[in-house]
Amino acid sequence: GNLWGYGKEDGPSVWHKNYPVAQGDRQSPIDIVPHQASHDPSLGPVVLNYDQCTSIKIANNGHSVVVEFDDSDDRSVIRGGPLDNPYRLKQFHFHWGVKGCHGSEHTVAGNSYASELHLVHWNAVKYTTFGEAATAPDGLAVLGIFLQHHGRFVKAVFFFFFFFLLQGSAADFKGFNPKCLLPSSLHYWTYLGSLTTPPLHESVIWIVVKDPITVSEKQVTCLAGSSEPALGRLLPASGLYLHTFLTQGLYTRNWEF
Ligand SMILES: C[C@H](CNC(=O)c1ccc(S(N)(=O)=O)cc1)Cn1ccc2ccccc21
Ligand SMILES: [Zn+2]
Repeated sequence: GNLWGYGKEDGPSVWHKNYPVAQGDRQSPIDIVPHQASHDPSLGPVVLNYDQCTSIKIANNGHSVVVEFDDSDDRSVIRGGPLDNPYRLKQFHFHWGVKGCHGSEHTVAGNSYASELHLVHWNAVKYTTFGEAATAPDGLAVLGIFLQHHGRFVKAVFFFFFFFLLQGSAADFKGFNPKCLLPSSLHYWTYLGSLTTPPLHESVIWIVVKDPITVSEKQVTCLAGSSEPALGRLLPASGLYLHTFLTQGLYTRNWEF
């Protein structure tokens, strides 16, 4: 929409005019300075259980490509780590820069990555809707995963996803399970922050995985493989032939970070 964007007139430096919380005291993203992070021995591993995850659709909301999930029950949840309850997977989306190499939102000791994947979950134990949770201090948990420098191939797929999906459109995107994009990293940083885009609600428990993943062609075709009908429909029109292979039989497991 034209409420906000990333341009000079509507970008982050002026968001505070419509969203005063932008000047709040738990705003995201932040620069993560590893040697200033304190170790909390009471923090256990983060566990993702996405084995029954049901993606519904993929859409371009004008700011990112978002894959929505059916969050009507606890089929796909994140738990453990800093979380007191299981949080339900609602959607995931990416942030990447126009320059292609410095698109991540969080930075690590001032360094940025090519892009950043956000898996957005909400506390369905304490709140009845995502919208309600999105305004509560412990309402959301977002798992942030850094993606390394892409090859041209992966960048092309991202951009075709983004540009081919006309703004406001949505396409079926069933049967996609983000586990094939996840690292098997055991380490994360966590802090209390906010949505990184308006309305910037200070409602996010951030869990940022330390080790970036290099999105390989294999993973991208995995993305296509597991949802070939949907992605297949999206891509040929853009002339990008994506060699896909089915990722049937992928075992399911709890992802421990
Ligand atoms: C806040 C919501 C719109 N924003 C987000 O959902 C959101 C999620 C994650 C991030 S990030 N980049 O920090 O991970 C940023 C924004 C609007 N909204 C209000 C009620 C509501 C109900 C269903 C769907 C959307 C709804
Ligand atoms: Zn995000």
